[in-house]
Amino acid sequence: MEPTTFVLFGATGDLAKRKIYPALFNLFIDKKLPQSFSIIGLGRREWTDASFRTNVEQSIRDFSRRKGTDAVLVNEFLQAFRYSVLDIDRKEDYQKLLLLVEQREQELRVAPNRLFYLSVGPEYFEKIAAHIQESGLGSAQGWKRLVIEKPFGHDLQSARDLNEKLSKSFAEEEIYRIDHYLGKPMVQRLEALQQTNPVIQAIWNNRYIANVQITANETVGVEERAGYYDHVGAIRDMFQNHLLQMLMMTAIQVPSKSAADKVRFKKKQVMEALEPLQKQDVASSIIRGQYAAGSIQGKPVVDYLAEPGIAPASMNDTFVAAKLQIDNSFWRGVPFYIRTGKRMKEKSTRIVIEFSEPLKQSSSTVNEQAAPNLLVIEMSPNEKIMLQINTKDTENKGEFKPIQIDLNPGDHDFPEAYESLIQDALHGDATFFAHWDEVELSWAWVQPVLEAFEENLVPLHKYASGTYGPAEADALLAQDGFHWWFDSKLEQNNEAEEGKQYAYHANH
Ligand SMILES: NC(=O)C1=CN([C@@H]2O[C@H](COP(=O)(O)OP(=O)(O)OC[C@H]3O[C@@H](n4cnc5c(N)ncnc54)[C@H](OP(=O)(O)O)[C@@H]3O)[C@@H](O)[C@H]2O)C=CC1
Ligand SMILES: O=C1O[C@H](COP(=O)(O)O)[C@@H](O)[C@H](O)[C@H]1O
Repeated sequence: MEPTTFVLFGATGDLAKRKIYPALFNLFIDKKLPQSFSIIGLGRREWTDASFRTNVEQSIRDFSRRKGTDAVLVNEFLQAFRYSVLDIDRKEDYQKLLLLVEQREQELRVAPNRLFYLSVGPEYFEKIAAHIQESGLGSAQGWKRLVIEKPFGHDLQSARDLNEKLSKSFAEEEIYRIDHYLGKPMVQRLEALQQTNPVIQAIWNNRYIANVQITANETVGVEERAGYYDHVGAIRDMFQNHLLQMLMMTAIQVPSKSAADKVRFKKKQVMEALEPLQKQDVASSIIRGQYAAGSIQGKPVVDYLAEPGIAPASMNDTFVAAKLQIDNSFWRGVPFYIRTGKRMKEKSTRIVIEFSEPLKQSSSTVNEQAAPNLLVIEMSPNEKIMLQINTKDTENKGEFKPIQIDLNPGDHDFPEAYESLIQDALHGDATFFAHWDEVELSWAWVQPVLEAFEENLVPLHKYASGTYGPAEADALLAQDGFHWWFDSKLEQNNEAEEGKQYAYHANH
């Protein structure tokens, strides 16, 4: 890997502490960092190199999955760290930074390859990019890359404005937009699953698949982020980015050699084929919810409107469920159901592919008894890929029973999403970063939904905390003859489903 100077804006912040330093450390332990690697942390706080290193060390101790590592190795890792006070608005601070970067490159005798990671609020992206350009930091002889964190805009227009401004300083191929769901090991395996298995490739279409369900449920509420979340809601916080990215990754027909540009081109094609919604019709495909008081794992929790910092009459969405259709030859007629919510019964992030009914057999009871085949890509609470198939129940002669096969047994030490993503950015591999085309098309699809919410054309359903959201989200599937898989309430409510659910959980 080429020598790199990693310039981190927002080095004193929460994301750096909880995700970036632990990820860098894990990469260091796995020998996945460049041999010559230098990190320059920036913030307004008057830290020194020494206090910066102390903070980084603490973050490793608190958040790395390699906490117990030998102190000598930790110390070796920390030697790469330097700190410089920088106020985003002060031109002269960028000159000081340039000198430090050049000094480090000379000390290490390395080419000026510079990765600028903006772990700061999005309101600063444009300013920092322009300063990098003007100060000369971005015009050395090596490569330059810009890594940015969501949100990439607040709606279609603001996203376009932001992109236009960034593109004055960085070319599209130099911009790495992090969507941490793309770094999740199981999302990455989804690509490999298709790419390397002709049997999966062959059935990855509307001939064999009845519907696709994408769930990202959380038990947490708004927490300390009221100022941000009450203006954003589930639709912007999760749906526009993470969930549409999962939809794209599921619906692409993965090219046999998945070069970044090919994968991203296929994702763009999926977004272009996504049937658009008209503002007036949003209510028939989208369910909007907001959590009420309830209990999570036995503990009482308050109504969203009673959360500190939330406007008393807020109409913000904390839950969204949607039915989407992709109008292309592979997916025409296959509904994609997507949902995400806060204060749900359990943390569960998964993609379920439900295959069509088995072919008609001579005895009709076969079809009645057999559960659908399912492919489950589970990201949380466990990371696994499962295939549900039917077999004979040896205890109840003549009956069928669904069994679940773990497709990656014994493989449980997965890298964190940020590890994979930072490693890819260092390599210059943009496959698992969001291209501007995808971001723009996602905002374009979501825009009528934002407007329909704004104009209250979509009812806001209250749901008790600790449930699976409003009943209307179940009805969205029920009207098509489906239900959400693996919601544990089915165990209580539907005897016919009970065996399937227990069978699944028993194998977990
Ligand atoms: N935290 C998380 O889990 C996630 C965060 N994100 C995104 O990552 C970004 C950073 O978030 P987070 O770390 O939580 O935010 P924090 O508020 O914890 O940190 C903000 C950072 O920005 C720096 N900063 C703010 N203003 C200035 C300025 N004028 N000049 C120089 N530095 C400045 C702060 O440094 P100092 O105070 O020293 O000036 C601090 O290091 C945001 O875009 C957020 O949306 C995305 C996903 C998850
Ligand atoms: O980006 C975000 O994601 C988290 C959920 O991420 P996960 O990896 O734990 O599933 C969400 O809590 C947060 O609101 C959102 O900004």
